[in-house]
Amino acid sequence: GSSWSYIGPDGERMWPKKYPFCGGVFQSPIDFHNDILQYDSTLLPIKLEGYDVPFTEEFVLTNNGHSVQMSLSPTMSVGSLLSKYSAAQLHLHWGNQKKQEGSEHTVGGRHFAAELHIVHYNSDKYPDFQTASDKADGLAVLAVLIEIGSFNPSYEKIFSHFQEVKYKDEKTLIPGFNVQGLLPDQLDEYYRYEGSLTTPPCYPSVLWTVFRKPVQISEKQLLDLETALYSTQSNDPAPLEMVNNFRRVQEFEERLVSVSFRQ
Ligand SMILES: NS(=O)(=O)c1cc(-c2ccccc2)cc(-c2ccccc2)c1
Ligand SMILES: [Zn+2]
Repeated sequence: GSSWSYIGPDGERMWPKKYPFCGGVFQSPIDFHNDILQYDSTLLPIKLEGYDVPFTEEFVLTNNGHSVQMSLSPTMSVGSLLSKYSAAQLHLHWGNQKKQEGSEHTVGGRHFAAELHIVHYNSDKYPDFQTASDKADGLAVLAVLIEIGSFNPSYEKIFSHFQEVKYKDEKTLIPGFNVQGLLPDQLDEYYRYEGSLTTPPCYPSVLWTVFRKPVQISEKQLLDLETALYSTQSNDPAPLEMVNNFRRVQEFEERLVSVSFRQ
């Protein structure tokens, strides 16, 4: 919850003053457009291990003032990368009910409605995600682009708890469920590049995997996401809605994004 925001005097243009990496190299998110994409036949389908978490286990859902995040169990991991990356947490980025374009990554200059990030850390090399978070090979984030369409029962397992975490620092418990249900059914088609945390401290420590295929949630589910949460604590006399919590796309010069698919 430290002193940064997406709007006003602590907004993203000011981030580099307190968080120097935010003005540095390899910053995320970026726009995916044809002339920076390069097919890479060595990119394997993403393998998920331990994502089907039994309902006897519990996830902690927290309003951290910038997003809504769900802690994940370290038995969840991503295979098919050079090291084993164990899950730390997931969270979302979104717009507002008047401008439903809150994804962080864009495709051909177009925003999707929202974006899910599942953050993993290199558990082969580092004891926990805090230690890993500023190391070049420390983090791997799986990103899912979200568009409006049919109702999504997997996202509803999280969204149905929003009323319990309306305000900053509120937490609630969610029974385990198959987190793979939050991802598209095609894990073999994705964009891959080396980037950064999209929030302060913006460490250039993230191997990004952005799935090509978006998932769908209903108009009502998106409205819940855009209207249920506040960035401020429950007793704050000046409540602030948690909206537009996405960073603008960053300059991406002289670099290419690898893609696992041919156009
Ligand atoms: N958007 S992101 O994926 O780059 C991201 C990663 C992590 C993160 C999580 C675990 C380990 C290390 C880094 C935390 C945030 C975050 C979002 C809202 C408020 C504060 C922090 C965001
Ligand atoms: Zn994120």
